[in-house]
Amino acid sequence: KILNEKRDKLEFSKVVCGYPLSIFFIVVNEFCERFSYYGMRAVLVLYFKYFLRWDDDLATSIYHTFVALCYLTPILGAIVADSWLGKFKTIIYLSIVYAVGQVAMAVSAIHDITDSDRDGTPDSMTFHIVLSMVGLFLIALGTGGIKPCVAAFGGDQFGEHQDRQRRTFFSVFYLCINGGSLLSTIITPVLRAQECGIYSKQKCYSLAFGVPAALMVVALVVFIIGSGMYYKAEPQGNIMLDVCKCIGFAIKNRYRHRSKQYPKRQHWMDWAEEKYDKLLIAQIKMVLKVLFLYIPLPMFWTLFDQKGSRWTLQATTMDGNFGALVIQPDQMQTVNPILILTLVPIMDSLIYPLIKKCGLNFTPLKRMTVGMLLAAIAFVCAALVQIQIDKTLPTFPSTSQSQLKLLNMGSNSVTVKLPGNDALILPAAQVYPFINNCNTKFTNLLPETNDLTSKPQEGNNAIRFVNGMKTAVNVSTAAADFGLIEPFYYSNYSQIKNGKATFTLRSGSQSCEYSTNFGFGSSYTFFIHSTLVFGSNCQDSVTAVEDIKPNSVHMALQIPQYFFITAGEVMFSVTGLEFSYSQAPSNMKAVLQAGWLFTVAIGNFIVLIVAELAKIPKQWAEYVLFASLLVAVCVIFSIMAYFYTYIDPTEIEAQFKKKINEDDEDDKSKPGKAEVEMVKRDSIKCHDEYDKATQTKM
Ligand SMILES: C[C@H](N)C(=O)N1CCC[C@H]1C(=O)O
Repeated sequence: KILNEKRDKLEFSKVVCGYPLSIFFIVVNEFCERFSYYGMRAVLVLYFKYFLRWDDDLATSIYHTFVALCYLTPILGAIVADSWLGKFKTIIYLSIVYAVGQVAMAVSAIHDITDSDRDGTPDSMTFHIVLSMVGLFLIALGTGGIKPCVAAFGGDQFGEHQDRQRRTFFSVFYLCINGGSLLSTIITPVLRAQECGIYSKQKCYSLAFGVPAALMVVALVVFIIGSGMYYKAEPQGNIMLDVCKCIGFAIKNRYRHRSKQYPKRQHWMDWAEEKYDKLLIAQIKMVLKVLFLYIPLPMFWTLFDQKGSRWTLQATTMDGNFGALVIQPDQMQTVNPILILTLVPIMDSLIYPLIKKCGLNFTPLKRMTVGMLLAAIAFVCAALVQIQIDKTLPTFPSTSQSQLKLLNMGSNSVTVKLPGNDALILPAAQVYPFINNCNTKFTNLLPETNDLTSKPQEGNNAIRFVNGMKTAVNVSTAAADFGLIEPFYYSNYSQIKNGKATFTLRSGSQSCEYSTNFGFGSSYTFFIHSTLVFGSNCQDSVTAVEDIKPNSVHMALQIPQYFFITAGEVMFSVTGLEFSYSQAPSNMKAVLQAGWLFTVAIGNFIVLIVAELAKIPKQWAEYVLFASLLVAVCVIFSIMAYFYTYIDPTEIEAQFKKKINEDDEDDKSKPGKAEVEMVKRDSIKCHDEYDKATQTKM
């Protein structure tokens, strides 16, 4: 029956080049959905920080909790799909929930809604917070809920002998995920940077959320258009409840028969045979075997997800100048989807066939093991880059130290003698940073100021001015206002982006301009000489004193680590997606997809915990620690994988069903046969068939 069902699938949809046409609608749907998800995610932290005015800690925690939730809800979606609504209806209903969530986010970002005094800031932040939290909850429910269903639904469209086509489908599916992710992470930050509003213009978060909302509606419409072409497997009752009851019964029954007088059974699940269908028991065994294999996998995602956090922070201490192109630290993350788009076709059409030609059996579990090793290599590369960066970082005073900076505002060198130190000559217009270990008190110096205690964030440059003139000077640029600086006084630090900046120096109605170029992560004190004459060129009357050197390690050095983690992802994640489908029984395809996505959620939680707990002072050491942990996990996984036997669930199910039918016929012809005897015999036969169908090892 199952084989016929599979054959019939091809009649639902037109076949183009050996592929059912229906999968076109599924991959387009996935592309739009991932655009929607990653596009919204790209601006989420900034929305929390600058629109809702949350601090960094709250913004980061809510962000990671949301991401983890998005990979937890697949369990719900899978249960609904496999037990109740079927995948098709689940995708439709949850996509509507998802689109409503995206619209709620877009509306929550319209500041004019509560801006009754029209000053550009919302008057009721509670309204915006509540609406956006409701929106995020619906999105997590929607995106997570449909994710396992869409992948499994795509796999369902292939017939019995279309293993190769189904593998290609999962690769194309992954390409679409990353195509959507790449485009949206480029586009939505640009939309956010626009200014919009009815009464006052503000950064346009509503547009940055609105476009992903529109794409989600498009995803839904495309999916519905394909409706007539899909093969829609019927849900087979409340399968999850049956599974739980069956496992519970097996455990209880095993415990009841723990005495040695009862003969052992091949598998602990066989203790459910007295009450449950042998087919269901075999299906549960298949799922449990795969889920057991998944236990070490979250570690891969723990490393993978640090691309967005630790690696982006690393990029903030690097130089992003690529000649005509200046890359911002967070833009480095787009290297991952770009590499996915190139590596997936290369792997599929070159590397894997080449390995096959060499006579090597590169099975899915071997690919996943190699994928994990590549991710570990990526972290070793990250550690090497970090060591280079650390060499260029300035020394800041520790908590038991103090720092004194002396600036010579005169036009000649001066000799400075600090208590307990040799005299030193300080040239004109130069700063001498002095880190002091003991508690020497310096008196009669410039008033206390909040100096920098770390490199400027996000690749910005920290700039301040010192006024050496006898009149107050106002300094400003397009991006920052340093305010009015009193004679012989200094301004606060302002953050300036990399590239050229022009400062306007003003005193009364007179002004002049000073321009300079900035790299990434530097800090300067600009000293305005007493000789400055307004109205003329003031380029020569301002001296830039370098407090912190600009980042000198180039961001291109991160490319190897991105390459290895992405090559690892292709081998691990694309293969894992297909493996989860092919090894799942027909009635639990979405459940196993959800199990796979659950490993992503756990990986994210581990990142959260590690970020809180890890107190390793050296970042490079933390990278090495993670790489070592993954190698250890990888060894465990390869041992587990060695003992795993691949199965063909369709064949096993077909054999079970055939045998059950035969037994029914037998029962009719031989009434009165002892039931216990039959169960025993069936059990032996079924095991034989199960064993025959599970012969390939890792
Ligand atoms: C963007 C990533 N390269 C990627 O494709 N994924 C990360 C988690 C799983 C997968 C996805 O489905 O988004």
